[in-house]
Amino acid sequence: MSSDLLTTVKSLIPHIPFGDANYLSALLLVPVPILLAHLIPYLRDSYNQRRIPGPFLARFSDLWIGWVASQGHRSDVVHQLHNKYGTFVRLAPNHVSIADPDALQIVYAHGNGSLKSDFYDAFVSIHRGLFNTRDRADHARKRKIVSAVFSQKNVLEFEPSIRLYVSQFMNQWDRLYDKALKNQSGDDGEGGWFGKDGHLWLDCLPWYNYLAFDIIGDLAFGSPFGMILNAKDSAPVAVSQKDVMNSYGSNNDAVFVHIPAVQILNDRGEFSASMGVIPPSWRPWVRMLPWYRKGGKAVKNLAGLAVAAVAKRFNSPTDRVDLLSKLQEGRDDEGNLMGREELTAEALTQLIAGSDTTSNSSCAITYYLAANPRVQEKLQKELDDALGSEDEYVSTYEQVKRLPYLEAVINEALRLHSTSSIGLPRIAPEGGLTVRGIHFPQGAILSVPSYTIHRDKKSWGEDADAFRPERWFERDNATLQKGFNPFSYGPRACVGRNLASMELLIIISSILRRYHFVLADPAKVFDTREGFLRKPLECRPASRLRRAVVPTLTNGLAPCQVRTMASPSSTVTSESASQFPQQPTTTNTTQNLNGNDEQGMNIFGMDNSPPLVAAFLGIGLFTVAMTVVFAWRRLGRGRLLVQPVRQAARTAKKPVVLGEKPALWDVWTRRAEGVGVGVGLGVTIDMCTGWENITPFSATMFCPTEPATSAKESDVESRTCLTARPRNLPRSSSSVLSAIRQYVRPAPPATPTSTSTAESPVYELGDMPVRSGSGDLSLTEGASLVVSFTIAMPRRRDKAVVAASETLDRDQVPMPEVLYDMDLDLELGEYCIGSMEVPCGKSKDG
Ligand code: HEM
Repeated sequence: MSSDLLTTVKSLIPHIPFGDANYLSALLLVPVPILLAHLIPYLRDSYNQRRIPGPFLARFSDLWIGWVASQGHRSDVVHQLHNKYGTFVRLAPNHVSIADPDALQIVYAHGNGSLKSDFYDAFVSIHRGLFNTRDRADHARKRKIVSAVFSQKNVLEFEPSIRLYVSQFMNQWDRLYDKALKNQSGDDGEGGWFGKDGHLWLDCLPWYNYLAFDIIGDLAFGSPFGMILNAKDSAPVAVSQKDVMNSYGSNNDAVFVHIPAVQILNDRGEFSASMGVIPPSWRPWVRMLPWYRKGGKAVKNLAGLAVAAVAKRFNSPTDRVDLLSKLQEGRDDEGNLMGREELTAEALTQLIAGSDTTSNSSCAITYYLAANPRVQEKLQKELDDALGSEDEYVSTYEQVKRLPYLEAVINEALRLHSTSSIGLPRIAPEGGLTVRGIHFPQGAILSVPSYTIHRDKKSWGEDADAFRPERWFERDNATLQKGFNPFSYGPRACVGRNLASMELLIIISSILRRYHFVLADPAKVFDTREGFLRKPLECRPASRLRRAVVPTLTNGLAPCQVRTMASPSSTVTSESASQFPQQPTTTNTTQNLNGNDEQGMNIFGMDNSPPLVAAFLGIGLFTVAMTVVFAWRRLGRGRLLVQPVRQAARTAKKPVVLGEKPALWDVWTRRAEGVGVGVGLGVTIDMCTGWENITPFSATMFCPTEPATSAKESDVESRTCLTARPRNLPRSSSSVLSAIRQYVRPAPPATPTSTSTAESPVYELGDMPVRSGSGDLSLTEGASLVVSFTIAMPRRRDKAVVAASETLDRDQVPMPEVLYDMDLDLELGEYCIGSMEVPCGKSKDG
C-alpha cells in the first residue's frame, strides 16, 4: 500500500504550484487546525483515557491503529502491547483494549446496553445486515428472525447438505491422491497439488474454502457455487445489481460475470477492517487511495455475489429448505416480511459470516493436528474406536457430537487460532462502564481482544501458548469457558454457532478418519494475515489415506505423513513436535509477528522513538494536508488555493464556460411549476416536501453506442460510461461535466437544432446545447450524451435508501481519472455550488 501511496503522491507533485505564495501559505496553515483537532480531544480527555498507556501516536490519532490494521497483524501487535503495558492499552484517541476475561461480561454481555461502534459502518453494502446493524431496535428485529433460522432444530435439517459436500470434497482428494500416486512428479494444475513419496501434497486452504463456500452457497441460496467439483475459486456476480435485484424471479437474461469469490472476500475483510478504524469523516478521502479503492471494489463485487445467488434461487423456485427460504418466511414482531434489499443483505451476511470463518478454522485445526502427531494419533484412535465399524464415508452429527477429545481438539484450535481475534469495538452506554475500577463514560469505545484473552496464563495455564487439548479436561470448566471467546458473547454473539460447530465436527472427524497429515516443514511458521478475521495464508500438508480405518477403499496406504505451511516455532524439532507443539511464544516478538511485523512494531508500536514519531507525524501531516487541499479544491471553496490552479487550467486548455442559465438547477426547480420531474430511479421531485429536503446524490452520464442522429432520447441507444457518486452535487456535476468535455471533444456546434419544445426547453450547458426532459439533459446536434441525476432525500428515509442502492449498480463503472485531474475545471464546480447548495426558499433562483 505504501508504494501505491508513494506513486500517487509523486504523480500529484508536478501539479502543485509550489512557486505560488498563496498556495504555500495556505499549505503551511493547514497543519494548524489538524494539530488542534488532535490535541484538543487529548487535553479534554472526555472519555477518561488519558491515563491509559499505549503507543504515543495512538493517544492523538487514529492513524496508528489504521496503519496497524492495514498491515495484517493487528492482534499480534495488540497482544505485544498488552504484554508490555498490562490489562489496559489505548489503541486510539477513543479506543481502549482490555485484556481481562472478566471484561468480556462487562463489555459484551446481554443487558449492559453497549452498541457496536462505527467500525461496523465500513462493512455495509446493499443494506445493513444482522452483523453490521448498530441500532438496538433494528438489530433485535433482525436477530429475532435470523436466530430462529439457526435454532438447533433447524440446523439439523442442514446436515444432509453438509455431508454431501464433505463427501464431494473427499472424493476429489481421493481422485487427486490416485493421480498423485500414478504421476509422482506432479501438479496438473488442479489446485496446486502434486504427488511425492507416496503422499498427496496440496494446499488445504483453498480446498477448505471451496468446501465452506459450497456448503454455505447451498444452505443460504439453495445451490452450491460448484467450487469443489470445479476445483476453482469462482462464483457469478451480477453486473447490474440493482436491476437484477428489482427483477428477482422474473429476469432470466441478467448478465453475470465470474469472480474469484474467496479472494474478493479476503480483500473485502482487509479493506473494511482497516477502513473501520479510520474516523468516518476521513473515509471518503481515504477511499480514493489505490489500495482502498481496490478494497471498495471488493465490497461491491461481494454484494454482487449475493445478488446473483439470490436471483438464481428466485428464478428457479424450489421447495427446498434453506436459509433463504427461512429468511423469506421470517417475520418480525409486527408480522412484517423482509424486503428484497434486506433479504439480499442478510443472505450476503450469512455468506460472508459462514464461509471463511469455517474454512479458516478447519485449516487451522488441520495444521495443529499435522504439527502435533501425538494429538492426531490420539484423535484418530478416538474416531476409530467410536466409528471403526461404521461404513459411513462421512460422519454423521449423531456419531461425533459427543466425542470429548474431538471437541477438545476443535476448541483448542479455535482458542489458539481465533479466526475472530481482534477486540470487537463497543460503545459504552449511558452511565458508562467500569472495568477493574476504571470508569469509562458513555461514548468511550472499548474492546476485549480474543487473541490475548485466549493466551491468558491465569485462565489457560503456563503453557497457554501450546496446542494441548488435554487442558480442556484438567481445568475447571467454568474458568475455561469464561475466557473462551471464539464466537463472542451477548446479544451480538455468533448467531451461526450451532451450524459452525456441526460443520466443524463433521468435517474434521470425516477427514481425520480418512487422512493422516504431517508437516512438510516443521520449522516454518504458521503464517497468517488479518483483516477482520485472522486467516492462514496457506496450509500445504501431504496426506495419505488410512487404509485400515476405511475398509471400503482399495488403494489406501500405510499411515502417513503430511507437510504443511507452517509450524509455529522455528526451533521446534520433529521430536518435540510430537510431544507438545508449537505455538509462537508471546515473549519473542519477531516470531509472533511471523516475520512481517517488524516495521509495524518498530515505527508504530510501543517502542516508537521520537525521531520515528516525528517522521511519521511529518508524513501523516503532509498526507492529510494534501487531502485537505484536494478536498478544498474539489469543493471549490478554497479560493486562495484554487486561484493558481484555475489560472493554470485556463492557460492549459479551453475552459468550458457555462451559459447564462443555471441549467441543472432549472431542470430541478421546474417542480415549482408543478412538473413532476422523474429522476434516476423514479424518485420524483414532486414527492418531496420542499427543496430543503433534497440533496443531489449522484450523477450519471450515458454515452450512446452510436453517434445520435436525433435529439430524441428514445432514439439514443445508451450505455453508462461514467458514474460520479460524490457526496454532493457540486462534485458530481463537475465530474460529469469534465467527463463530457473529455468525451465529446471536439465540441458540437454551439447552435442547437430546433428540438426545443415547451416541455423540453433548451438550455446552454457550457458551449454545448442541451435539452431537458424527464430530468435528463441530452445533447442535441451531434448528441453523444445523456446526463441524468439521482437525488436522495435524507429526511425521507425510504427514498434515500432507494437512491443509495441505485448507486451500487452504477458504481460498477470505474470512476474516471478526472477525480485526480489537477486540471479539473473549477469554474464548473464553483458554478454548481453556487446554484445547488442554496436551499429552497433562500435560492436566488427559486
Ligand atoms: C468457526 C466458525 C465461526 C466463528 C469463529 C464465528 C465467530 C463469530 C463472531 C466472533 C461473531 C461476532 C462478531 C462481531 O461482534 O463483530 C460472529 C457473528 C456472527 N456470525 Fe459467526 N462465526 C462462525 C461461523 C458462522 C456461521 C457458519 C454463520 C452463519 C451461516 C455465522 C453467522 C454470524 C452472524 C450472522 C453474525 C452476526 C450476529 C449479530 O451481530 O447479531 N457465523 N461470528
